Amino acid sequence: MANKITFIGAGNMASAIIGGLIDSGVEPSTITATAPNDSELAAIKQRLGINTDTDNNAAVADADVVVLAVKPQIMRNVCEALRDSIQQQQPLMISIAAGLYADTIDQWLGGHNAMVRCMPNTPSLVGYGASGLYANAKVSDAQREIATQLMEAVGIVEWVEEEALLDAVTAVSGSAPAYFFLMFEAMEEAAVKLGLPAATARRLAIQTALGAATMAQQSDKDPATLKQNVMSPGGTTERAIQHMEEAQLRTTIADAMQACADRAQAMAKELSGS
Ligand SMILES: NC(=O)C1=CN([C@@H]2O[C@H](COP(=O)(O)OP(=O)(O)OC[C@H]3O[C@@H](n4cnc5c(N)ncnc54)[C@H](O)[C@@H]3O)[C@@H](O)[C@H]2O)C=CC1
Ligand SMILES: O=C(O)[C@@H]1CCC=N1
Repeated sequence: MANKITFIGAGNMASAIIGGLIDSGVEPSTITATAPNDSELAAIKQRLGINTDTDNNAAVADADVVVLAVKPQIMRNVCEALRDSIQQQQPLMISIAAGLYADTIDQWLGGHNAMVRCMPNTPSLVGYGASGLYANAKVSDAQREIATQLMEAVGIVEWVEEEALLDAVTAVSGSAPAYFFLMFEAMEEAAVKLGLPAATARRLAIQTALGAATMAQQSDKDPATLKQNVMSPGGTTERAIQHMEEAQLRTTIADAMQACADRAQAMAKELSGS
């Protein structure tokens, strides 16, 4: 791992990654996080024992890795104010911002930076994240390894070799926790109509999703086979799945993911001003 990592932004995603790094054995004194607000920083300092700073430039002065973890809408101002310090220090830059091209951020930082762009997701908060990573040509193999270790502290990592594929990653994992939460909402509502108390229905639905995900992860069988194994001929599951197929659930999912990827692409264009 790098000698010194600075997080610009100390919100949900930054604190999840920092917590994961510390759990995986990284020394808290090698990590710094910044935010404009002293009370937000005092809380994270007390909880995680890291260094904090309200001055972004001071915080990157001796960093090997800088993680950009502010909202996309303020990224331009934050980066332009950091330009001179980053040009002098030349750290590995990792952006976790949704919808911002690596090139756009690189230009805001003065150009020629080693840039990794990452699309994480919120289950990183509980150590079950799934992140897609893309590196520009300036990133060395050793720096790729550092980025991998950083994001593996909160989940799994998949590299893509074309930046445009991060739009697909956004559709399949970045935004996807919300798809499953929608499924829980719908199953709970339906179970209540079938007579179950809401709390009972929620517990059963969530545990079933956890069980299905764990089976799919641990099994050498593909999801289609695991599905078939639940479907006794002429039985109850077959009837439910038949209904979902007739209602074109696969098409709905495909269309939703296409809309998600299209929006990711449009956001990147809007935010880069192109
Ligand atoms: N929440 C999600 O599902 C996902 C979020 N992301 C990305 O992660 C990034 C961070 O998101 P969250 O942690 O959810 O946001 P958040 O609002 O929890 O955290 C933002 C942090 O930035 C700090 N900040 C604001 N202005 C600053 C400045 N000038 N200098 C330094 N720090 C400043 C805030 O004080 C706060 O600590 C965003 O770019 C978002 O697109 C990416 C994938 C998924
Ligand atoms: O909805 C969004 O725009 C962000 C990107 C991935 C998850 N949340």
